[in-house]
Amino acid sequence: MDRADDAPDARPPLAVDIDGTLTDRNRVVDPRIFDALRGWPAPVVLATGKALPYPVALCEFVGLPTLVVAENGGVVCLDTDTHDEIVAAGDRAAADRVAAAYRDAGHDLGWGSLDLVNRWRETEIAVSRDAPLAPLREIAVDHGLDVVDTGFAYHVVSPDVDKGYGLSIVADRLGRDPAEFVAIGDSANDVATFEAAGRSFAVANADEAATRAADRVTDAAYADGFLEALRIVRSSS
Ligand SMILES: O=C(O)COP(=O)(O)O
Ligand SMILES: [Mg+2]
Repeated sequence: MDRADDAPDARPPLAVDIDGTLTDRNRVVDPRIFDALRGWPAPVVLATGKALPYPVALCEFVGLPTLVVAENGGVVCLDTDTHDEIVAAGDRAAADRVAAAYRDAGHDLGWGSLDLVNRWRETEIAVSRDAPLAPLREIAVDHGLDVVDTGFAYHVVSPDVDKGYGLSIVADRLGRDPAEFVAIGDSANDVATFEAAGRSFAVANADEAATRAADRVTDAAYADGFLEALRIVRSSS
């Protein structure tokens, strides 16, 4: 990292997706992102579809202040020297009704008996991509909910909650405009972050929705694409 050369005031805050952006296709975090995130001289928000404990742990292990949008915007958490707040939106009970109806129709969420994917979720549920999508969509719509495919799971979400909404809450608490942020992500659940942020990058492995919504698509995929985006931002800010 060329931290000595960084002009801190010139660097924008970041809104960074986790799976597919900081990880490889198997959700394994690339170790190079630790220094890159820790060295970024402006706030870094992890904005993910994962349940809250995952991004909170990642912030702790990286050495970042906890600025998190979890559950696709359903849970927002700030735990820093100056802010301590959790904001929840969404409707876990409605998502549970969808899960129950999906099971009644003979399908399984696909995570095994422990289901650690949903254990700590407060505002939505996630379903394995090995499970059938069409009946899940149908049941979700019947309950007034949407299904978002992140490329890693199907998420049963409230239509009025997304990562962009979550980012707007964090930005507000930090006294920033969401448009000051640079967003980096890989899939449909990042489109709202891309729209809220002032500048957006899809990594090369991104799905069609994210690719279409992003201002720029990196040449490299996964964490290489993330690191490429940071280089571009650094050289142009
Ligand atoms: O939880 C998922 O399915 C994807 O998580 P992500 O938003 O960090 O890519
Ligand atoms: Mg992702």
